[in-house]
Amino acid sequence: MNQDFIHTYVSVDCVVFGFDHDNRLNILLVHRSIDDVPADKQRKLPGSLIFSNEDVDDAAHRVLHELTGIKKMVLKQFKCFADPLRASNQSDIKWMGTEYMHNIDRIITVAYLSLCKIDQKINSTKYETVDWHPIDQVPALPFDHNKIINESLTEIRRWIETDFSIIFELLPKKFTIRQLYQLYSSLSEKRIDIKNFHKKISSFSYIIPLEEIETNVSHRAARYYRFDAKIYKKNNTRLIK
Ligand SMILES: O=P(O)(O)OC[C@H]1O[C@@H](O)[C@H](O)[C@@H]1O
Repeated sequence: MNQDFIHTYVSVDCVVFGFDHDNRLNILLVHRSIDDVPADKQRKLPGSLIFSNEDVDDAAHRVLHELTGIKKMVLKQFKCFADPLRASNQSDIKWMGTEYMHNIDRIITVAYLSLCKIDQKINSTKYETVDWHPIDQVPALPFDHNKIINESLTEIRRWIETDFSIIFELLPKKFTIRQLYQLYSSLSEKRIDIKNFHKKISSFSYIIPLEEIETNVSHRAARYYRFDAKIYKKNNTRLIK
């Protein structure tokens, strides 16, 4: 056989989702810094090359920890991106030269999804700038990061249909049914009206009403609820079959 087998670097990239106060899905982006490139064109997904003695999942945990300062975050590996040209852009080669070593122009990356409450304090040990960006306003990014983000959306939707409990990773500890509904609607392709949603949710023993209602709101104050993971585990019910 006269084929060339690849010698390649492997990296991880993490798409971290958050749900903001305007009920929009956001993702976390970081800044790289290469000379001659304007600051607003320097954003990217958080990622890293994998160390030679590191497991790929451990590398993803490391990236998330360096990104947020949070020790334990939900993490799901969803796809490997291996287009031979994904790291061949001149500014990306230049970046890899600045950050790692010269002449890296072939990298296979393993993409991960993660979820973070948007009001959680982000304490990055690695990046000076870590920003939330609404998913529908993500700028043009280096490598194939826009493609990774698009595919991560399909993946998070699939994930919520198989494990509804992951939605609570994105909501504050106490939430209203409207917030839960809006998040579910932005993530699910299945449509459900708010009345039916309310009815369905009230039948779930793992969504617990609290003795607390919203304050300082212009509409009718809504009750807060909390999610009980232990009850959910015992009695896992799909929202829509
Ligand atoms: O994330 P840094 O450390 O900048 O470089 C690794 C990059 O290498 C590429 O495969 C990835 O997409 C990743 O973003």
